[in-house]
Amino acid sequence: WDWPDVKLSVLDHARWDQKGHNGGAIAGLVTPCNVWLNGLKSGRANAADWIRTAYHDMATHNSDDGTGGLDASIRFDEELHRPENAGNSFDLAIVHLGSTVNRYVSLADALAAAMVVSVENCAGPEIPFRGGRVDAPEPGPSGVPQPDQPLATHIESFRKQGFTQEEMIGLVACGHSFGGVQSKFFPDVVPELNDPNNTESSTHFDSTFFTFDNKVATEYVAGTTGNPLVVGTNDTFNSDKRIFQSDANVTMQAFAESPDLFFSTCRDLFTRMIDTVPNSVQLTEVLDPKPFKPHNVALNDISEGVLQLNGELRVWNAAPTNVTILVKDAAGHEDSASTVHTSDMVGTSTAERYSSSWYSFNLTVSSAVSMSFLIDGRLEDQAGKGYVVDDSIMFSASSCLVLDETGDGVARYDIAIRKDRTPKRVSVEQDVTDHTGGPSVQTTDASTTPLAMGAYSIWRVSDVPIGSGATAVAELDDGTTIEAALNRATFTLPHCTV
Ligand code: HEM
Repeated sequence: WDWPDVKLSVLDHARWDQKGHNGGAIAGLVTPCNVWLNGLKSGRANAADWIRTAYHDMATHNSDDGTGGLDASIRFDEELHRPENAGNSFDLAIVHLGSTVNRYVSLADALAAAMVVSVENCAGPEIPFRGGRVDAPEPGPSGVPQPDQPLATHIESFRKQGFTQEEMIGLVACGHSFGGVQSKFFPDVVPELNDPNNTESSTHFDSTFFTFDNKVATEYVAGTTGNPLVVGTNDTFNSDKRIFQSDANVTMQAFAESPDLFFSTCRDLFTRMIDTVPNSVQLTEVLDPKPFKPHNVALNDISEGVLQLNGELRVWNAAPTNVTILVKDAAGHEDSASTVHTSDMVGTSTAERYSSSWYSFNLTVSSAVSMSFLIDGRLEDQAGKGYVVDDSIMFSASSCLVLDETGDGVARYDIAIRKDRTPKRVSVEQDVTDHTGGPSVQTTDASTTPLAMGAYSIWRVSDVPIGSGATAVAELDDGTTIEAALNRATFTLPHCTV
């Protein structure tokens, strides 16, 4: 894909910008791997919660008619409170992932990204990530397997989800490499532990319950397993035992003998699991990290005829010494400026297997059509296409906050639209989450008469709620829509003086 595809750019950010400069919210919540809420001694882990949540949400897929799958239908109370979704992993996951969700990253995409990051940050394989999942408008059907069901029911559940019996064994073993069963939600299966280092009384599936490895198989095969769904005293609940031995232990034996096989099988099954979506949903290509990617690029109209272009360039897995930005204007002239990189402008991803270096730029131009970069003397221009910028719509530097003495107030955005465009509606859109935790967009319209200013008209949008970032959008007379490149956060605005 080519920048500035906004959706893929934001999805790439959610997937790859994990820690350090511009890091998102996901990786920090699974680092270290035994962190749960704010503590390390609960016996639980956000990572395990998130993996379980992705599975339970996906488990309502029906491969016979192509409906359901990883579609965040678990956010609806009716589905969330079914006995098959016992426990509180799911509501916690939805709360934790709220800040990752926006119009480009559905809650279902966030659940998938959280699963990917949890697995790889806790010693597991790197799972290819696609975006584009669509959040369901209503709860899905029931169908998540429960531990007291017979083997035949489980085989049928997994078939419906799109997995063979052998794949069922694999997926359960891969998932149950993490976490355990809690007494609070499954008192018939496991006891209260009264252990200050395991305050949630979780009886774990293997001895390395916060690390991805094949111990779930080696301990099972060696007969030393403490997995409560294998060696539980009430055999009715021993679903892992029935599943693992359903092919005479052939799959578990192979996993125990080969950590590599376990690793690659789990990578493939986890990939298929998160890519299980309704037939109507088209996932994006696999999002590999872009070697060079502009980020948070903004044009601001600062005064008549003067535009300010600022943003950052992410360089993946390299740290060049000199990065220069070149900006082409409407007349074909090129301006250049050096970028700033300091030692704190670095990040890491995928359990530190990758690094990122960031270079910030800020220059004034009279118009801007595209950017390119000189990286230690080598031209990077997206294979000749340039990094295209749209200077027909942007925020004006006169955007500001109207606050009262108590600090409460609203934002006032001024949107500059180049005069050769004729908008029929100008508005500010903000990403919010609705009562179910799903993404939603809140729109505030501009006044209908713009103020003229040089080459641009200024459309004023008053009374915008202070909160999440805002995007400026204009619907044009010809039916097309233009959008300012950046989500401009309300809190970065200056106070209004007039
Ligand atoms: C027949 C299929 C399955 C059954 C009956 C089953 C059952 C259970 C039960 C009873 C728990 C305890 C939950 C709690 O105490 O909160 C659990 C936890 C868990 N399950 Fe499964 N499971 C199945 C398949 C899977 C699959 C396919 C995955 C993922 C690929 C998965 C991932 C997890 C994880 C990560 C936990 C730990 C949660 C935590 O520690 O908070 N399970 N499972």
